[in-house]
Amino acid sequence: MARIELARLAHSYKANPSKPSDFALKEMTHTWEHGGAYALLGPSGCGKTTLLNIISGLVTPSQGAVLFDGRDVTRLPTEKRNIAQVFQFPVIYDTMTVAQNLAFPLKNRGVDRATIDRRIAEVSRMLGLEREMNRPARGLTADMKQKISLGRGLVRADVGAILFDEPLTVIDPHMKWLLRAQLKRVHEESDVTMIYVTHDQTEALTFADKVVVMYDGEVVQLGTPQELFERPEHTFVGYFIGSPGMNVLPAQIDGDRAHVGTAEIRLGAGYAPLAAGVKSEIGIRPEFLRLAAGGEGFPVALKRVEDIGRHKILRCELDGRPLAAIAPEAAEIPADGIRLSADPAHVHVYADGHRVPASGRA
Ligand SMILES: Nc1ncnc2c1ncn2[C@@H]1O[C@H](COP(=O)(O)OP(=O)(O)OP(=O)(O)O)[C@@H](O)[C@H]1O
Repeated sequence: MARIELARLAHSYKANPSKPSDFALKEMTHTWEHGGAYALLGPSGCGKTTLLNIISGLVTPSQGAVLFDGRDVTRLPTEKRNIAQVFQFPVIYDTMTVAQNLAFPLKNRGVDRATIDRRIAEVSRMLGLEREMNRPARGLTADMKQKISLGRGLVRADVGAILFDEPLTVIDPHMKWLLRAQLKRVHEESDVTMIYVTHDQTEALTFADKVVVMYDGEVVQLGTPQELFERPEHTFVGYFIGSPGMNVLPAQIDGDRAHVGTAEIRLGAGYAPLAAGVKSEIGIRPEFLRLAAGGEGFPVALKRVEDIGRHKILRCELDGRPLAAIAPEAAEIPADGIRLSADPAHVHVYADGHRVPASGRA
């Protein structure tokens, strides 16, 4: 296992980068702990693979350093970093059997026969490959081949970290679910540091202890799934994680109140005035809005109700902007206009997308 430090790391694929948009990865400093299960989550093009490739040694960063357990590995080739990698598509030898493929990374390092047999038996059991062990890899289905790739990534017990780049893309949905749970279990039993790249929030949230959310070349939040849900540090995190995502509304902030059009929304604390010219918004997750009784809360226009079994999603508009709220399955929804109220502790204030800390009590 390894502690991974990224020290003032940045990367541009351009020879002479001059502006922030020239960087695929904007400057970041982070420490990822020994034995952690990290997911790198973000939309296509946000820099996940670039970051993973810098950690694995496939890309040399244009700025900053990567340290494994305090040792600078920034310029070391992949094979000197003591890591295993699993890519999006299978990387296996077609002419070898499944067992030979699994044994290969160990044989290569001169591991003794008894240990090889024990490890490949463990890994094949874990991935449900026992019955295929003597078959040639050629002719197996794409998801079988990808399972072998996963097995090759997991078979060495001595690696500092295992890096997965969207490893379940070619796996069918049911098997995906099983393998994800399996990887989580492997992690819990082995304490190896795992880094898992995905653009799928379910995959990230079920696999990882810590999710690293990336957006436009930046890490906008590194936190537990609960932290990402309860306190999104960036509007993108609120919107990208959750279903439906967080409501983000342009608002004027005045102490412990936010004004959205004519609606006044109470905040959980007082805020200093935001700087002139910043984009001023509030974010409220649909789970923290409820139907208000009497004259409480603020009026919204109800557009439609989606009944998804566990609860209802109320699709509304506030000041011409969409706003989703979650109501219990049994809730009676009045036909003639509704009011919603927000839990003040879960109304966040954002300036140019970034969460603003409160400056005092409400
Ligand atoms: N070899 C390269 N040369 C030039 N630009 C590149 C190269 N690889 C990636 N980029 C650019 O860097 C940015 C980040 O790409 P990257 O592949 O790291 O994102 P990603 O989040 O992994 O996306 P995806 O999920 O689509 O793989 C993108 O704008 C991409 O076009």
